[in-house]
Amino acid sequence: MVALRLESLGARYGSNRIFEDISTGIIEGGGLTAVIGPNAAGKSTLFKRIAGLLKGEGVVHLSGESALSRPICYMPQDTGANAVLTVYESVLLAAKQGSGWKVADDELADIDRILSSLKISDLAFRDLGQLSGGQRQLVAIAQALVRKPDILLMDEPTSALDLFRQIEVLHYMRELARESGIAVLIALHDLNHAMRYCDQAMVVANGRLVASGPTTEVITADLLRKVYRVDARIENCTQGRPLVIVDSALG
Ligand SMILES: Nc1ncnc2c1ncn2[C@@H]1O[C@H](COP(=O)(O)OP(=O)(O)OP(=O)(O)O)[C@@H](O)[C@H]1O
Repeated sequence: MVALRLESLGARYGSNRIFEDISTGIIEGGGLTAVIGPNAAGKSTLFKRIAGLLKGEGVVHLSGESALSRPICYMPQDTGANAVLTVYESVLLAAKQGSGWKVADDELADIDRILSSLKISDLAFRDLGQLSGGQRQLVAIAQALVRKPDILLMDEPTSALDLFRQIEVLHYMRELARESGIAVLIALHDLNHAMRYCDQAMVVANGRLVASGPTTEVITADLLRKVYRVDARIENCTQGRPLVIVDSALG
């Protein structure tokens, strides 16, 4: 199992510094970590920096054994559609990325299983270009999962999904992380989803990691005021789950 640790990470686009000095403890596999923060805070940039798609200061430490030469997979926010491929072809292509072109039966079985788990088997032979935004997002999740990474970085993977699918995908990802021991970092704007499904949270704001730790300790009324500029309460619902209730935006 591979664990991740960030040491003094920084990133910039040209002369525009996006964040600096982001360090974490060891992020072990087996659970979901929410990466939260306002628009343009640098969550996607942090993922690109961790995935090695962007150079910058600091070190991404990986420890443990991996069967893969590239144990980190980044699922981007924009799931562009290649109209030439069917869903099945695009997922197969993702599975074969970085390896030979010979396709084994168990790889095809894996694709079938993942499409079925995401309840998109019926889309397998549709062209990507004909899919709705939510359907494309589910295909992008399948493309990420079929690569079986040790560290999976998912950039707002539920932003185009309806309520039922959001809950279903997050539940599935949590179970998958628990069963397979992978570490999943998920950029999310829905803080109630973050509190319900993610064990840990990292908050990126003002070019820094401003808080990290167990989700329910990190997401507080004080943090929401400072980072999101809203007046909010965290209250337990009738089932005892903490919920963010936003009262107003601060002027
Ligand atoms: N390729 C790029 N070139 C230059 N600037 C960029 C590039 N990509 C992102 N930025 C800038 O970097 C900053 C951080 O963007 P990023 O996409 O990482 O934020 P984010 O926290 O993921 O935002 P959101 O929640 O809105 O998706 C923004 O100011 C953005 O305009």
